[in-house]
Amino acid sequence: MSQELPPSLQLMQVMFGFAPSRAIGVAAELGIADLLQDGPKSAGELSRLTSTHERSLYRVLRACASVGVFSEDEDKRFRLTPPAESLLSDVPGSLRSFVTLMTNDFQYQTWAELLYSVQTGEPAFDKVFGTSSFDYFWKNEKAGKVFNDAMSSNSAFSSAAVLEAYDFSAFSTIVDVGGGHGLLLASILKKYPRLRGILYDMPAIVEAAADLIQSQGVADRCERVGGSFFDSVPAGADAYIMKHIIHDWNDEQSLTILNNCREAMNPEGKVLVVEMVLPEGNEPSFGKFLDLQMLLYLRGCERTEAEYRQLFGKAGLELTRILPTRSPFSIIEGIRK
Ligand SMILES: C[S@@+](CC[C@H](N)C(=O)[O-])C[C@H]1O[C@@H](n2cnc3c(N)ncnc32)[C@H](O)[C@@H]1O
Repeated sequence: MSQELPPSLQLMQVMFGFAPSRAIGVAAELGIADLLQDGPKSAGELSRLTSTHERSLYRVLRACASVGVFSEDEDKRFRLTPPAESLLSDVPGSLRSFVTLMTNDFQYQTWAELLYSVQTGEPAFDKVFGTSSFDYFWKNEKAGKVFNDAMSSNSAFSSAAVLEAYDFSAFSTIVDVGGGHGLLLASILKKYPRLRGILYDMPAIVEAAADLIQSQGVADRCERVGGSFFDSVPAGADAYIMKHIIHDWNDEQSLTILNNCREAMNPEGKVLVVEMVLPEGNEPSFGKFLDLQMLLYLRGCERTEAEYRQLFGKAGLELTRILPTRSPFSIIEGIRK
């Protein structure tokens, strides 16, 4: 919060958070950043290109520009700013599909029921949609695409950061547990040509991962195995990496997954959990709001270092180190106790 504003205005500014979020979501949906890639444009030009109402589009872009996403010049033409460049579709680390996920209808409908989650401890998503969020994304093609596209674009950014921060050269086999469409695993296999990988996720997901694995040229070293990590994970590997998995689940569920990894891995094997590690106390952290997303959508949560240490301990693992990356995520490494 800005300390210069009077307290009531500080509260007002924070409380309005949903408004810039939705305005940026509309700009992302309309592909405004892509339209500004070759130079500034007026709201009139942009409204013709996006079939929107000129004055209303102007007001949305002016509001976005007030928080640094696009800027408006003296001729009332909008141009890209560094944060707006993250909304371009085809740049490494593009946030366009992540913004589309975060500002989607189902997101607002779910957040509207935060009080329900606070009163019951249960995911509001299940109340609103009558099913769990993963089930919904697996069965609903349109929402599933929004979710998977966002995970892949987020994964492009976080995978690169993980590869920079961790040395995988000591391993000969690695399992990506809940590896989704396989971008992280494919990136690791590309960098380490002697390494073999197993992509493990629900059967329909690993099925759909074939193209990506093929396109990265690692299909001959990457097995795809379908199944639930609550039942078991493929046995006999040196490393079990889980990116954005453990934060989806409560302690009991997470212990089942971590126990399955400990039982399956080679004696000298390592568990690598890639998640945000929450700072203690009042320190600002985007993770403290991502934590609420976990409360609303699943039974998961973001955790502090002490909480990860305790969770690992209960799963018979010793937390050996936490490696920060240039992304908001850290690599939490564990070995068998
Ligand atoms: C938040 S996504 C993370 C995907 C990937 N690790 C990444 O970082 O992009 C969670 C993944 O867990 C998978 N998943 C959920 N429940 C599962 C289960 N019971 N067994 C195996 N995979 C599961 C989902 O299909 C999804 O791919």
